Amino acid sequence: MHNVKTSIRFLGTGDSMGVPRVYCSCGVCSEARTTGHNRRLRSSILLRRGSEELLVDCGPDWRGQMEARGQRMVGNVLITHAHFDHIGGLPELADLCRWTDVQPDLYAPQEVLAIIRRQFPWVEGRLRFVEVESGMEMLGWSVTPFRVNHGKNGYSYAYRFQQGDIAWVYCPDSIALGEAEKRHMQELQLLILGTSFYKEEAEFHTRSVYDMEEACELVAELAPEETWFTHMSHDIDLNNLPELPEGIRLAWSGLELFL
Ligand SMILES: O=c1ccn([C@@H]2O[C@H](COP(=O)(O)O)[C@@H](O)[C@H]2O)c(=O)[nH]1
Repeated sequence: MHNVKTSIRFLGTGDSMGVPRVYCSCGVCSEARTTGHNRRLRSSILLRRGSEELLVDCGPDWRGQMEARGQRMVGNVLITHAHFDHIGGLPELADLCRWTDVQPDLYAPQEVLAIIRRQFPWVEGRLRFVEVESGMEMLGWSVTPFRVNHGKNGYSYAYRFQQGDIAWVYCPDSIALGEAEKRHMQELQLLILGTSFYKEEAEFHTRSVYDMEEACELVAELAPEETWFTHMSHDIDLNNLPELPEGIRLAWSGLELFL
């Protein structure tokens, strides 16, 4: 298994409302309803290595994401935080487990599992809840959770995946990270970072996610080899890409990276 690559597939790259936003008729939302380049389901990635699989986040678009891939089951599941756009698909996954009699592991830090228990008490039992406080081995990677600032929405978690001297981080929902958080994001081959708007004008205390300008500053500081932005709102038009520094690109559903 030593040289087996891990596939990282984006199942969704949208912000909490997805694109199109139901209430909105802006150019990007209208395009998303037609040709669909900008159609973005709620953010989630699917990792695969050999026969093992790990879904990272299971939002309300999970069912459609599985159908779009013709996929009938997922392996285990890892959750970044217990906000609806990241866990809204868990009840449907639990129903699937009931009917197929499979019981995947659901990994998350204890405080995240506690909220999931409160929101969806019937899910435990169908999925095996496993606390990941200090880290664990998954798909041949050492996975370390670290708590990240989520602004007005509290805290989320990001995950650092390490295999020898190869490392990457998935951090879909964060803002204004401090030094302690950034220490987990050093010497990366790959950074997947959530950014909702290009330039968010709302007052800082009302915000919860990096905008692209701020995210570019963070990336310049961390200097990963490669960066992909995800968790993008209807402010971002994939048909009219913003100018971004070399090495930073915008992800789309179906994009597959290999590490
Ligand atoms: O306690 C909470 C607060 C918010 N939510 C949901 O989370 C997202 C917020 O999205 P951002 O990524 O911060 O933009 C939104 O869907 C809220 O409804 C929650 O579930 N629990």
